[in-house]
Amino acid sequence: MSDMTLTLKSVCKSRGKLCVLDDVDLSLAPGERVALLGHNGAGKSTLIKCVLGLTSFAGGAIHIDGARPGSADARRNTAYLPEAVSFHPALTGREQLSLFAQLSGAGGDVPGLLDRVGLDDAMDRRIGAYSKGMRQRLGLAQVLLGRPKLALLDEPTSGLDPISRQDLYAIIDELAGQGTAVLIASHALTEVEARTDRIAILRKGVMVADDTLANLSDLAGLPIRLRVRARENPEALAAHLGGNRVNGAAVEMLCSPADKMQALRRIAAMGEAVVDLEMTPPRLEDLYRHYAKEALQ
Ligand SMILES: Nc1ncnc2c1ncn2[C@@H]1O[C@H](COP(=O)(O)OP(=O)(O)OP(=O)(O)O)[C@@H](O)[C@H]1O
Repeated sequence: MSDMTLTLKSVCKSRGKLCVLDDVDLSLAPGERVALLGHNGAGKSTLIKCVLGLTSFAGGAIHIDGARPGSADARRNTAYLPEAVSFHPALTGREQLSLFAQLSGAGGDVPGLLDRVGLDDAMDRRIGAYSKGMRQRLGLAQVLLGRPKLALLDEPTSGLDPISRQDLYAIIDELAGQGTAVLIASHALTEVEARTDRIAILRKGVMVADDTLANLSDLAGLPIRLRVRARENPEALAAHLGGNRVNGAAVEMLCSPADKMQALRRIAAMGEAVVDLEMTPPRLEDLYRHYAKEALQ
């Protein structure tokens, strides 16, 4: 049996004439946090629904800790936070979570979990009076119930304020730390760049990239940006280094990862003429654009 928590092998799914998932492979190991990226309509939610057993797929195979999607074992081991999470408005947060705990047989310390997601003051208020962020937090408490092996989070931070986003990623880290594999479908590139272990990119149902940020960056070979601040003569510095003047006293140049050390040596050789240096590797946004565009060609 595979030691992966989630495996998708050659999964295909069509809706009418439209191929929504085209021969998709994806694996998540226990404790791994993977970002699933892609444009609107790329197939992210469909992939998640296939894993949950909520929609059928025509070809390939999906296993959740060895079990088939929708089976009792798979459902017991999987937690799901949809993008627009909805609960019964007349129940309080405490009643709703207690109900989930009873129905799922997961048990758990309901007040403790509500406290963990920041709903300690609101747990006895009706959900109908919760804000979107509070409902999202309640959804997260539900994910934490029963220590799932797999958590599927669809746009978990949409509508959350910056502090709530940080709280949410801290909880995701905790989940991963206890061995839960976490798949996060998102458009929030800056967030997932810092908080996930691997990036998977879907384009029109095709998985066009699936690797660590560092490996994707190496494979793409995108340039590194070097910004050098001159002591007093930026024109001379720009002429010598072959870069462009920016912000008055600085010079910006791009170099390939392979040429980076050589460029740094040339800058260091300029001695006192240089007062500062900033080096920016390609960001996930650049990589995302690169892989999405590559797939179009
Ligand atoms: N119930 C449905 N019936 C018909 N087509 C559907 C249905 N659900 C999704 N689709 C189509 O499947 C494709 C993939 O949709 P999906 O919702 O998986 O994309 P997504 O990557 O989650 O997009 P978004 O980022 O906008 O949420 C789209 O072309 C969409 O129109």
